[in-house]
Amino acid sequence: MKDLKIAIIGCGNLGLSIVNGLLDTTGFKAQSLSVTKRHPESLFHLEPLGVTVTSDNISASKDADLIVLGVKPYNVPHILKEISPVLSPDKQTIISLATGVTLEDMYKHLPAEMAVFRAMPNIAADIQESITCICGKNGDASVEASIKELFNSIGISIVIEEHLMEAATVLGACGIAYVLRFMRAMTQGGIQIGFDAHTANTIVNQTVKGAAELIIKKGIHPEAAIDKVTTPKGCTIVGLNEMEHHGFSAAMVKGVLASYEKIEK
Ligand SMILES: NC(=O)C1=CN([C@@H]2O[C@H](COP(=O)(O)OP(=O)(O)OC[C@H]3O[C@@H](n4cnc5c(N)ncnc54)[C@H](OP(=O)(O)O)[C@@H]3O)[C@@H](O)[C@H]2O)C=CC1
Ligand SMILES: O=C(O)[C@@H]1CCC=N1
Repeated sequence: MKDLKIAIIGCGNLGLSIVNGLLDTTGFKAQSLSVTKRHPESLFHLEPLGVTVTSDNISASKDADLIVLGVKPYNVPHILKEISPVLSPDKQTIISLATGVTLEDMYKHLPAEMAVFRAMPNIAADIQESITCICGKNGDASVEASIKELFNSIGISIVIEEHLMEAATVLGACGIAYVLRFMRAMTQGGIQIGFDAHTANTIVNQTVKGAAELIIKKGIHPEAAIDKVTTPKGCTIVGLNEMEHHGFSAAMVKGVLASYEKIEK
């Protein structure tokens, strides 16, 4: 990956998170990265670091080994039509981040032999803590290894079947927003019981981080850890049961399903 040239076409919120994560990766050369936007001013701070910033999708794509599409889903066909005349299908790989745009959709605008992947990271790429789900077609082992290396440098990645990409979008990419909304609500509760917002936030942030790390490092089910907190007749179980009376778990499951149904498949 370190010798590969990468272009991010449409470097907005997600694209910039990926750029930030890559630039913090040991050994990653900023000079190997090109980023595009129609209005690139908001990316000019990357230029002194060595990143090429341009509004020219063609020049960015022409020389790249990995072409990452960071545009909105409805812009993907237009971008593929724009760059396809300069693509070298035997040498280059397309990686789309776009929600709900299938490999089949993309092949309508690309040579059948081209290596094309979908990847679904989240904005924690910014601090190298993304989960990225990947699927693809026509990539040989070395191409797939390069893509995994790219996304492993900004978190962890797993290869999944394409029919699960929308579910991956909801759980991993939308999921970070669900967790953040949970954190906001918990902070609001903390303020109501006496803390100033900053202190409440500090306590909530570390509590959420501790909960996630505990489950990851110990490899246990969340409910097994909950059992260690809920003292019989204690205050935790009373709070949890009150939350469930108000539909906490049901609201989360229904939210996940609503997001999933919103994605056009
Ligand atoms: N945000 C997230 O957390 C996640 C997003 N995704 C997917 O990633 C994609 C990007 O999402 P997000 O980053 O939020 O969206 P943004 O709108 O922030 O980024 C898209 C960028 O594309 C640029 N753009 C639009 N048209 C063109 C063009 N013709 N040429 C070059 N650049 C162009 C826009 O900039 P300008 O107007 O200056 O051109 C914009 O900055 C979407 O497909 C989304 O489904 C997937 C997972 C998570
Ligand atoms: O909300 C969206 O549509 C995009 C896809 C996942 C995260 N953001």
